[in-house]
Amino acid sequence: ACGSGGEDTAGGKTRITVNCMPPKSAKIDRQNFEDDIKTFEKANPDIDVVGHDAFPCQDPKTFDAKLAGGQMEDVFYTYFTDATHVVDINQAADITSYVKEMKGYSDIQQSLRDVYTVDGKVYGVPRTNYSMGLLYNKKLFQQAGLDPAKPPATWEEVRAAAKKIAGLGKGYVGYADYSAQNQGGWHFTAEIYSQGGDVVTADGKKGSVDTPEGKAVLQNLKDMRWTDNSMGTKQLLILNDVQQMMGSGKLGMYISAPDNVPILVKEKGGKYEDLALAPMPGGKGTLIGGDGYMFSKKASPEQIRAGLKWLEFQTNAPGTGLNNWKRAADLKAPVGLPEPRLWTGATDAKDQELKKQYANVPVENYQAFLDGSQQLTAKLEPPKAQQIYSVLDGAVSSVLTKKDADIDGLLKDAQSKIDGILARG
Ligand SMILES: OC[C@H]1O[C@H](O[C@H]2O[C@H](CO)[C@@H](O)[C@H](O)[C@H]2O)[C@H](O)[C@@H](O)[C@@H]1O
Repeated sequence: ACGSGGEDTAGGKTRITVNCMPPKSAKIDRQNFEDDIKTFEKANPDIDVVGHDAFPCQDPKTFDAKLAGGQMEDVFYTYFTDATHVVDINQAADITSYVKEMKGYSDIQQSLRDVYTVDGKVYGVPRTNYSMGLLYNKKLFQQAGLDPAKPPATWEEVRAAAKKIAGLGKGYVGYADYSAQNQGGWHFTAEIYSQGGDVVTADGKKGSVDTPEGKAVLQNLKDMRWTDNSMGTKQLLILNDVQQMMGSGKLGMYISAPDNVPILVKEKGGKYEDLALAPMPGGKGTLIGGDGYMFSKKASPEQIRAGLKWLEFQTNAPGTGLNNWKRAADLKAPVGLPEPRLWTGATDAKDQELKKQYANVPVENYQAFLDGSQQLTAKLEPPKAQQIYSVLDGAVSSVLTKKDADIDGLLKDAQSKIDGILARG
């Protein structure tokens, strides 16, 4: 069923509301979701799945209020960064005893299961994961006299390549970065990880951005923006702006997860053959993130069981739902991207095999990312991530909008604010 909601039971069936159903504008994804509900309900006649659409799936501005007001769906979408917070504010059902019945749960990578495990109790199931890399336009590399087969491996090389691409003429931007809506802080974190730094100390108690690595991140951005003029003049960019720039073919590089590639092609005018992924420059680390589903603390045991069955089918098994690569290929949706890569062992092998069988994107464009990322330390996002990102937005946006930004002062200030956030517990 789609769109309605209400009671826990419907004509003797267990009813569950589930959010993050694709909006009608995403035609193929929406149709697939609706078809998945039909297929699932046919196989499970005692369950009624009610999809609620939303784009984006999680809106940080309304998320807490929706939870506190009891409006959240029975099975609800979260970023990895939300999991601990939802548990802290006592809005999540403990599903520890139920996930034992979920086929495939134990095949999910342990580090991803850990994201939804708080004090030994399980509160959610990971749906997708990602790691960051450097997304670049091969065509622009060629035009700028750069070798598309040798993408930048260090931040110095990123800077040099960005300068050449911006030199192609008016309107060309070498490197772009976010600096608003917490996204600047998210990318700062990915950039500091890439150089071996962190935004919080190992014990999670203090900020650690006022460091040589933090300084290197801001100095590099400042140099590209003001000395080389390779970052364009428009700043305070967010996801959609940068994707638009990349899709239009005028941007050389930005840091991104692989899941941006289909967005660039399907929605922003980009071409698969031009878009390639390299590992994060810097050679030390890469930020990993993702999303998953949690369960309302008001959900009944029957609803939790039904919800887990739905997830088992729609998000958490190779070959069905989101991972039905044959259906995707038949519908000319992209197959063959390097991530998500949720599972280990035989389940991972099965998913990889299916992806390979139905691949319809130039997988060679992502090989460098696949090979290189294995050499990097994969680091999850920090505790209190969204609050920390909001602070770091301030430092990144200052550097990109003020020629005389004082990097040392910005980092000192950010560090003390992060200390405050962490001290509040
Ligand atoms: O492309 C990777 C993912 O990017 C988005 O999620 C992330 O965005 C946030 C910035 O607002 C960040 O704070 C969060 O922790 C990230 O996971 C996007 O919404 C995802 O769909 C996408 O997989």
